[in-house]
Amino acid sequence: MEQAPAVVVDRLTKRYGARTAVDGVSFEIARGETFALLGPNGAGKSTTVEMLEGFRTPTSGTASVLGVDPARADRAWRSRIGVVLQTTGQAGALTVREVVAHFARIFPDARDVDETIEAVGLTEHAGRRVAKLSGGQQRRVDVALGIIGRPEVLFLDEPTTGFDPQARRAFWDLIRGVAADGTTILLTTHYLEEAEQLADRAGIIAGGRLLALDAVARIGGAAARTPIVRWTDAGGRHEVRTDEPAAVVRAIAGEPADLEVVRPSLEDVYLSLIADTEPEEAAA
Ligand SMILES: Nc1ncnc2c1ncn2[C@@H]1O[C@H](COP(=O)(O)OP(=O)(O)OP(=O)(O)O)[C@@H](O)[C@H]1O
Repeated sequence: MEQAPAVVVDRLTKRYGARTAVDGVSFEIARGETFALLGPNGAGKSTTVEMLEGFRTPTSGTASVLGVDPARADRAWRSRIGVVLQTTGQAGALTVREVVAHFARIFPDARDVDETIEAVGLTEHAGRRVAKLSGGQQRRVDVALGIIGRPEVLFLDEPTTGFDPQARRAFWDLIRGVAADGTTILLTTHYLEEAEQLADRAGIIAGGRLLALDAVARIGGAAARTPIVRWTDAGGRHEVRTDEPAAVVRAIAGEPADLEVVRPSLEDVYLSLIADTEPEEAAA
C-alpha cells in the first residue's frame, strides 16, 4: 500500500480582517519529498507554513501533517516535526553546544549533539555564545535545532537568508543529507536556485493563491521552458523559441552577432508567472 502523504493541504484559507493572506491553497507533499513554496514578499508562504506548524489557525479549509490537524496537535506530534522559523530566536547568552544540548534533551530520539553541530558547520564555534556569532552562523544554529530531534517533517522558512554563497552550498549538502535520510521537507525560499538544487516539486504562491504546482523542472508547463535562440544580423535582433535550437543555429546565414541559446530557468518562469499579480502594497 502506498504511504499516505506527509502533508495534505485542502483549500486552506487565512484571513486577517479584510486581508486574505492565504486564499484556498491546496497541495500535498509525499513522504520523503522535498517541496518548495516560492513567492514574493507577502505572498502567504509563512502564513501557510505556520498553519502547518500549528502556530496559526486556518479561517477555513483543512491541513493535515502526519495525519494530524496541526491546530489540535499534541506533544507527541510536535516531537516528530522540525521547525526553522523565519526569525532567529535563541538564548544568546548560551553557547552553541549548550543550546543544541538543551534542545536534544526535549526529543525522545535526538541526534548526537556534536555530530549535529558538525553537520551545520559550527564545530569550531561550539564553545562560543550564540550572541557573538554572525547572522549566517546564528541561522545555522536554528537549522541545528530544527534537525536535532530527527524530525519526520522538517519546515524550513527562508533558511539561508544572510548566508554567503559558500555557506549556502554547505547548507544544501546538509539538507540533501537530511532528505536522503527520508525526511519530508517543506522549504520556503527567495533563492530560486535553492529550490532547483533541493526540491522535487514546488508551488508558486502570490497574493495568497497558488499559481503553479509541479515538479521543479516542469513548473509553468513545457512551453515556458522551450529554449530561446537570439541573434543579431543586418535585419536586426531576432528571437526564436524552438525545441531544436541547434537546427535553428545551423540555419542562420552569415556571421550572426551576439548569438545565444538560453533555456528559461525556474527564475524566468517564476518572474513571468508573478508578473501579472499585484504587488503587496497595492493589495493592501
Ligand atoms: N498577524 C498578522 N496580522 C495581519 N496581517 C498579517 C499577519 N501576518 C501576516 N499578515 C499579512 O499576510 C500576508 C502574507 O504574509 P506572509 O508572512 O505569509 O508572507 P510571506 O510570503 O511569508 O512573505 P515574506 O517572503 O516577506 O516572508 C501579508 O500581506 C502580511 O502582511
